[in-house]
Amino acid sequence: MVMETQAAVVHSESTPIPMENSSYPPFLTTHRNLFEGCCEAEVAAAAEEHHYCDLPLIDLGRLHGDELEAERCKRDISAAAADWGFFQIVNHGVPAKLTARLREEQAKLFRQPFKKKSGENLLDFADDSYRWGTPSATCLRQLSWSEAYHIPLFSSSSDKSTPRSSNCKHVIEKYSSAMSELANRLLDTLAEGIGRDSTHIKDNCTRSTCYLRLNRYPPCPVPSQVFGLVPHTDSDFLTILCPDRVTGLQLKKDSKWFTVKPNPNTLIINIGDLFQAWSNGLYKSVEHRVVSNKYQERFSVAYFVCPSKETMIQSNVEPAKYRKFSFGEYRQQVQQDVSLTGYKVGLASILTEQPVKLVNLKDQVFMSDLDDQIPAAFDPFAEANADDSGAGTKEYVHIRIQQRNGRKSLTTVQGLRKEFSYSKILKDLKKEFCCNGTVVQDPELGQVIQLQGDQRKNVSTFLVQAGIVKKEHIKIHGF
Ligand SMILES: O=C(O)CCC(=O)C(=O)O
Ligand SMILES: [Fe+2]
Repeated sequence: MVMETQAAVVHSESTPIPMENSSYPPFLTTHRNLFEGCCEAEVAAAAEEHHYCDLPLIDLGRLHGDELEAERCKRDISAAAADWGFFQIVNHGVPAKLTARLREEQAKLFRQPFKKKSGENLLDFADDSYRWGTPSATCLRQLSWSEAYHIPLFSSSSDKSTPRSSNCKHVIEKYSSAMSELANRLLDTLAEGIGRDSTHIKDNCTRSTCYLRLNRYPPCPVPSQVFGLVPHTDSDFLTILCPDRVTGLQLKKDSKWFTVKPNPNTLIINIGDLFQAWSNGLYKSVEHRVVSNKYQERFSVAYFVCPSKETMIQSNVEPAKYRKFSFGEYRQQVQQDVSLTGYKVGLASILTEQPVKLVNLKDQVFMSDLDDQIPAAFDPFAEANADDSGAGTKEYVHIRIQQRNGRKSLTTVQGLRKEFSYSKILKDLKKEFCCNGTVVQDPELGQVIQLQGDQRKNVSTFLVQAGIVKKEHIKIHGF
């Protein structure tokens, strides 16, 4: 059965599809070249992920109970932020009726024809508030099968409203105020949990800097090929997520992905990068993603607690894991990383002691080596920007295959720059491609990485995507 989405457009070129009335963005037609490539194993695996996790569930009503109970509740919140980076809350004070009204308005808004959403400023929000897909995606793994209204709160006030938009804007306005109040209570508790005062965050995260994002994940005919929302961490202090009852959200815990059981009666809180840095890594900004769904559309609303660009982020603990940075600087770094590598490197760029910054093929970044040292001269960005960038400017990195006894083969990698930590690269290659390997010292060639099996293509792609070697500097050899 062909679904009534752009699948029909792509698969039957000769049949004109009445797109004008569709509310779905033209994902398949716009990214036709990406869909013609091969499937992404990571996305396929995500779509198959059935390990549900029970997020810590915290009854915020306990904060108003007796003193002992309130203290226990605060401890539970801090523990969840440290262990999971995610937790759910009930009795949070946001009226169920308000949430229901917001959901209703959200559905109405997204169900407007795509042409209208992309062509008109439907709600007189900021001009570019409607977004869909990932315009810069160069492979399917970078494409998000979703659309969103990204609403800076200063633009949501009802005074600019036309009658058409006023209901929706009014609800957004009320909901945002409820979020802001709730966020402040959570910030108080979370800051107290690390012995800090939340004033710095609260003073800098204001109506003009926080924002609300209305998300819709339209049904996707190829859920094993594309994410609803690509794996990411949030670049804020805190996110308050209002999910619906459709499964989709997954988060990473202890290097494994878990699916969050949907519970539309709770709000989900997750720690963002800034809180991780401000808490010196005690609270975790955890990677999460949304898998797409073939049959059901899914909605969510996210409230992001963001500061002004000038706000400085600094932990009060020594030794500090992250250097002092401004939010503006961080945003810029994230954008630069994305344009250079295709991925957000995130806080790994801000570490006081830089590990090897490897961009994983599957995940954004390996954080496993966070505490390890690498030679100070190693700076993947400087390398990438310089004219003589990458390993082997004059000499090539050689990837060879050797036939071992029987049908076994061995891949060797030789010629990487000496500054690189071969052992760390090996470790990540082994993890990435589930194979054994070792680093050997060759009297003539220097250090050589050896991997079991024919990993030539895998290794080559990995080295390029990690920014370690430029494609044109790699020589892949045959038997
Ligand atoms: O829709 C969801 O469940 C997650 C949304 C999200 O992670 C985001 O908007 O940053
Ligand atoms: Fe997120």
